[in-house]
Amino acid sequence: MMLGAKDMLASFGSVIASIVFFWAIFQQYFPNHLRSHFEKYTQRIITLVYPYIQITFNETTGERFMRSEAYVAIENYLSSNSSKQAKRLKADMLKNNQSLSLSMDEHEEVADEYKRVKVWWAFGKNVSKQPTFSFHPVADEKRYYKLTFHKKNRDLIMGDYLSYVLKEGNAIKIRNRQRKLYTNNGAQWSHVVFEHPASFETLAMEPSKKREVIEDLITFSKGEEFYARIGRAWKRGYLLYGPPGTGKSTMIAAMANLLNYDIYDLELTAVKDNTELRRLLIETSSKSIIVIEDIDCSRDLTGQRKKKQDRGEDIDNIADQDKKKAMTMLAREEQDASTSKVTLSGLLNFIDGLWSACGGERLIVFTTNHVDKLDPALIRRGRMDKHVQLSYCGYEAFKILAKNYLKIDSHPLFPTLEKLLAQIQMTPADVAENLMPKTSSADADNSLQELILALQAVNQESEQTA
Ligand SMILES: Nc1ncnc2c1ncn2[C@@H]1O[C@H](COP(=O)(O)OP(=O)(O)OP(=O)(O)O)[C@@H](O)[C@H]1O
Ligand SMILES: [Mg+2]
Repeated sequence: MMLGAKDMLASFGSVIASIVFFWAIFQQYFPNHLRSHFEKYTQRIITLVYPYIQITFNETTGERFMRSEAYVAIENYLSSNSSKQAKRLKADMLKNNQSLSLSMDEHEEVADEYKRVKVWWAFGKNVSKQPTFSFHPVADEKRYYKLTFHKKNRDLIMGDYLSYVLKEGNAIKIRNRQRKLYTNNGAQWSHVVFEHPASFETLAMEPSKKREVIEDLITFSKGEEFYARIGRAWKRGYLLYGPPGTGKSTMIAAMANLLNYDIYDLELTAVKDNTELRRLLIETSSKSIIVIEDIDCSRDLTGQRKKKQDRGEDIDNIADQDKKKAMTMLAREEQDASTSKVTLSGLLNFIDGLWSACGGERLIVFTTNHVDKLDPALIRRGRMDKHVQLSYCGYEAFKILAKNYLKIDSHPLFPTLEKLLAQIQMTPADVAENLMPKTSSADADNSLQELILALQAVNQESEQTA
């Protein structure tokens, strides 16, 4: 005889009611010590029969209520996974309100698969009311993630899988973090949110050279095991050199955007001495680019200062466009010449020594307009591993700028520009300036004509001075 749905519900209800009844009797009448014995044995029996293992990861650890790193990593790992499966999600703002992070809500469960083994993650929280004298008692929430898997997969899950989850979770956390641009005001770092739109895609540079730099950076960022194996600190030095306005600073921003690193823009003239320099550098975090711009101007790093007169002569030799920059540097240098004692050897010691003491990847980037003026000790391989020259705008670089600024890949004026750019030296910054629309009705034709005129003017000027 078939049971109707109503009968089935009724019998299910009565089973539940009897369990609750017996449990209440048991709680009430069994002495405490007998009860705990009973619970111990039932637990053992359940463990024998129940084929699953459960691990709980609590949000806080220890007495200091620190957020557990494992919990945070799991939260990040699951946020990318759970949003596809869980039906109830919590939403949080990420990255300066630019995007949402979704994570599973209470009592939600999501399944995950690793090497064809299925596991389940559940999110939950225990709420215990703290005894308190306040009129608004504070509920003490203990949030946790619970991982369930079959005990036959114990080794795989507790070994490989968990370390995979933690690694992935940390990587997601880094991808989602808000990046920072640090600058030093004396011996203190202060920061702002780093939001520079520069990318390698929009950087005007000879394509094969650009590819080489990108590949070098990516190889570096994935090189943790390699650097550990060869016993070298995980760091790489870059020297970017070239005339003003060729994209050195832009490239640094593009590097940070490519690798998702923070930037520490170190102003050497504001650093009092080697000790202060060391302190600043030790404070930098992993996954960062430490930048020292205009290394040739920022300080006379030979250990002894040149005479004022000599430096005056130097300035006369510098091309006109550098003059202003060099003059301000000179003024700044004179201003703090008496107090500042950062030396070349201090800087070199730091580059060689400190890195080995700090874990995690770091890039150090020096920029200069005058590579020939730098002390060879500073830029030898091992300190500055990769030297990248940024130079005047060639035809290939121009095409990238035309695409960025005018959204064109070709134009009848391109061959003329190709010829002109081969003969005349103009920086990408100046080319870009000429391509900027000057009126709201300006089109690509106008901008290209303008650029041709500007190039011809530069040509005439250089012929006259020659
Ligand atoms: N290679 C380039 N690709 C795209 N834009 C560029 C390039 N070079 C320069 N520019 C443009 O010119 C501006 C100035 O460039 P940038 O500050 O990167 O030059 P720089 O080489 O750092 O100069 P300096 O030596 O004076 O510090 C940038 O804001 C950017 O818009
Ligand atoms: Mg610059």
